[in-house]
Amino acid sequence: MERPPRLLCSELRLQGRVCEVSLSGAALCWREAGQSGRRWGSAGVYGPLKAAGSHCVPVCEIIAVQETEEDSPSTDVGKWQKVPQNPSSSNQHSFTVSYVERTLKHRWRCSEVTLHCTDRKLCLQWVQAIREQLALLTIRPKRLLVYINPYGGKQRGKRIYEQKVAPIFSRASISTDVIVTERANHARDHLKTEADLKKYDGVVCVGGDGMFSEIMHGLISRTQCDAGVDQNRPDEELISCGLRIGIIPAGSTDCICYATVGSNDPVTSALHIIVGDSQPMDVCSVHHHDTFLRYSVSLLGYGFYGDMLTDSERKRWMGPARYDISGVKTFLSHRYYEGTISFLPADGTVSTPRDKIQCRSGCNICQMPSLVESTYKAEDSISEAETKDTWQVIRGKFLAINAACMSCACPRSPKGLSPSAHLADGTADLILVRKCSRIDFLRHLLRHTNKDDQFDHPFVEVYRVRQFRFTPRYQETDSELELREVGAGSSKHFFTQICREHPACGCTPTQSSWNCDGEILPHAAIQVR
Ligand SMILES: Nc1ncnc2c1ncn2[C@@H]1O[C@H](COP(=O)(O)OP(=O)(O)OP(=O)(O)O)[C@@H](O)[C@H]1O
Ligand SMILES: CCCCCCCCCCCCC/C=C/[C@@H](O)[C@H](CO)NC(=O)CCCCC
Ligand SMILES: [Ca+2]
Repeated sequence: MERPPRLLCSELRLQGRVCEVSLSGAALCWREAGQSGRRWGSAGVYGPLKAAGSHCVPVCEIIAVQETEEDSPSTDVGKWQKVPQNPSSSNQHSFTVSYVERTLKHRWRCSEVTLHCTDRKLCLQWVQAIREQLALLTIRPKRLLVYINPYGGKQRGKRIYEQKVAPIFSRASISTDVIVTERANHARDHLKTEADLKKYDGVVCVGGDGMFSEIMHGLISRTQCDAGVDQNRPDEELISCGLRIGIIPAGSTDCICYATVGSNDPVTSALHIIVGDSQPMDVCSVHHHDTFLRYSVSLLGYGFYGDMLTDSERKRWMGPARYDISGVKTFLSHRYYEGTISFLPADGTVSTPRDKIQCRSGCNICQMPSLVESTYKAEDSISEAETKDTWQVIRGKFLAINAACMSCACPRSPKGLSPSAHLADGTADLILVRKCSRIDFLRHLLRHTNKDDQFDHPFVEVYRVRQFRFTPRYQETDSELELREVGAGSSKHFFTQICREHPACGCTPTQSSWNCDGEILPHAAIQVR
């Protein structure tokens, strides 16, 4: 690869040693003078390169550069200082570069290097040259609208933002308007109707998955409203939102942050926001007949996760521990639910839920342009007979029905509900856990926390789908019930009829609720695409 031309090259001092420092359009590099270390880094190098006293930081990972103020006698550019003869006094003219340092477990930190110049003119030349390169990075946000949920997770959202995030945003010269929410749905409503979105390059969510969901709903609804798109129509093609959402994790599960960034660390998230990273995400719409219910990006869970959430909402005061208590309680109740799932499978030649290919930034599968288009084609313009895409129907008794648009990796389950799910491939993984013994279900759950395959059980099925529908048993149509009861005597059909009309009579299990990204849906019968 051709090396980018050097824009500036000088001998500067770093911690008392003379270093050769160079800046190109791709990277800032420094190495001890006279060292025959590796060559200067080239474009496309990720993270600072360190070899035998040589360091390279890609320009796209420089956070900021500042003339170091401590010993500077004057900040007035027009007032020239005498060039010191003694190298030790050259400390007076230095500049500090803050940059991204990658550490373990996908965490990023803000590191600094201070380089000392022989005179102020040179120092200012360096500061200006680096700033000029940073100004070329137009994907970086300059103005952000920040929403803080002060009650998410352990109620630390405000502190996390003020102590860990605001100082780095300010170092990166990002201006912010900060709103601390005063009630649930405050952020959603503000985005939907009030916020002047033209003023901002992005929205920042300080909170958990529920807070992200609020902000996503606000932005999607605002975009559809402005474009005259009716969200109640399940087959409506939605308009993409122009603004990105950055997530500063301060919730209980934080799976949307963890699955997109690789960690639930506020500083890492802040640095990703500053460098202008972006990651597209699948969003599925959930309807009940012709009524729009919600969008989902992480988990849509019926049965186990629905019941657990319903129970945990009453224990919100406990913070994240509520999920452990309600999880155990729901596990012990061992309730199962009957119903019918119909789904449109995704193209199995592209990827499958058990192929062990993990979605990472720049994922090849998510970048295939045909994926989302073919979703529309298959359902809208090509008849089922012309494609191999036909709806499949499964009826049964389930402990859990989960649909994951993304892996749902989180600190509780670092590989997630569906480890090979893709972030932006237009599909979700539908996981059906059929009625089984408690011990088998426990084995399945425990596999979410270790390396074993949670799908490798005879009572678990997983399908990659583009759409699905669910009907709980007591709402099934007569034809669905007749299909189910082929071979059953007429007396059974008679009792089924009674139980459908009186679902709480005790001889059939009642229905569960859907957990939609941590919110309870008001209907059990849903259509998802
Ligand atoms: N000021 C507020 N007062 C009360 N509730 C709020 C406020 N602001 C936001 N909320 C609501 O709080 C709920 C939970 O928030 P959040 O997602 O941040 O935390 P969490 O539920 O603890 O974490 P997770 O969703 O990751 O499990 C959201 O549904 C959101 O709508
Ligand atoms: C006996 C040991 C059992 C261990 C089982 C661990 C299984 C963990 C699977 C993790 C799945 C996370 C799915 C994410 C769901 C979020 O949209 C939602 C909102 O934040 N969180 C929950 O519903 C809360 C989900 C809480 C999961 C515990
Ligand atoms: Ca997906």
